[in-house]
Amino acid sequence: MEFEGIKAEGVEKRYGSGASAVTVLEGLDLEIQPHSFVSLLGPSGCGKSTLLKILGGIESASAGDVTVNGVPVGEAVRRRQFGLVPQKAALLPWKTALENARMLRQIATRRKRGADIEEAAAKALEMVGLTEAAHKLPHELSGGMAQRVSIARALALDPQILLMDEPFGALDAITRDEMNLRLADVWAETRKTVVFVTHSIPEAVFLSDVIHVMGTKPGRIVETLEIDLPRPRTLEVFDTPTFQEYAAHLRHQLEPKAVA
Ligand SMILES: Nc1ncnc2c1ncn2[C@@H]1O[C@H](COP(=O)(O)OP(=O)(O)OP(=O)(O)O)[C@@H](O)[C@H]1O
Repeated sequence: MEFEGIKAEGVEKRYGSGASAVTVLEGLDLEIQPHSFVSLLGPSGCGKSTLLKILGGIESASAGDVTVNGVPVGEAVRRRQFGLVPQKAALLPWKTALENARMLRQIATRRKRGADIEEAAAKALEMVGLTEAAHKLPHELSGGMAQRVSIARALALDPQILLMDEPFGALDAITRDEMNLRLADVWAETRKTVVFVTHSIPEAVFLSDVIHVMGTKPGRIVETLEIDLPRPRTLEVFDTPTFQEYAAHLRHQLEPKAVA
């Protein structure tokens, strides 16, 4: 039977050509199970964002194949199976939170109005806890709230797969903890397949079923680690020995190795 989920085989990505060519990803194989929460964890510049874009059909690989539920990734894009949450929320400043939350679905369906659009946007805002801020403009929102609108905007598309490119990287530690709790709840409610880019070890352990650890030069998967912590996870999980063992192991994996 065809693998249900995201499968990458022999993915390679080069930028430029000739003497100035740079290989960013090489020999990369990956399987992501449907309905799982999967993180791509690695140091800055190892190619996490590039891989995320390739998995979501935003960029093409120089070599190799990506399939989603057994079809080529380009076909999955046409079937609107992806929702993207970028690093920066990039909300339209003259539109309210609710109008921003509607926007991608309006573009995808090429309709301005419709009961499904209203319902999906309202439900998505509710899921991220922003019903009461629905009529606020972006400048009236905190950084964390703006990121939640960005998540709602992708959720309103009701995609099978959510691609999240380090969405909480710019937030302070306390807001980031809150956002991680909120995201874990949203995931438990929707059971979307989530591919989440981060370079935070605690964030990856807290959220994930599986962490793919990436190495650099060229970017590749160096370890795939299953996180066997019970759900629902609360912030207390950070203090458990199992959590700390996972974190210590990952820290060791990601330590810059001494060059002889
Ligand atoms: N369009 C491009 N042209 C040339 N090089 C690129 C391009 N996009 C990315 N790169 C290079 O590819 C490498 C991987 O970049 P990428 O953004 O995927 O890494 P990352 O792991 O997501 O980094 P960060 O955590 O800092 O966001 C970097 O060395 C980057 O300079």
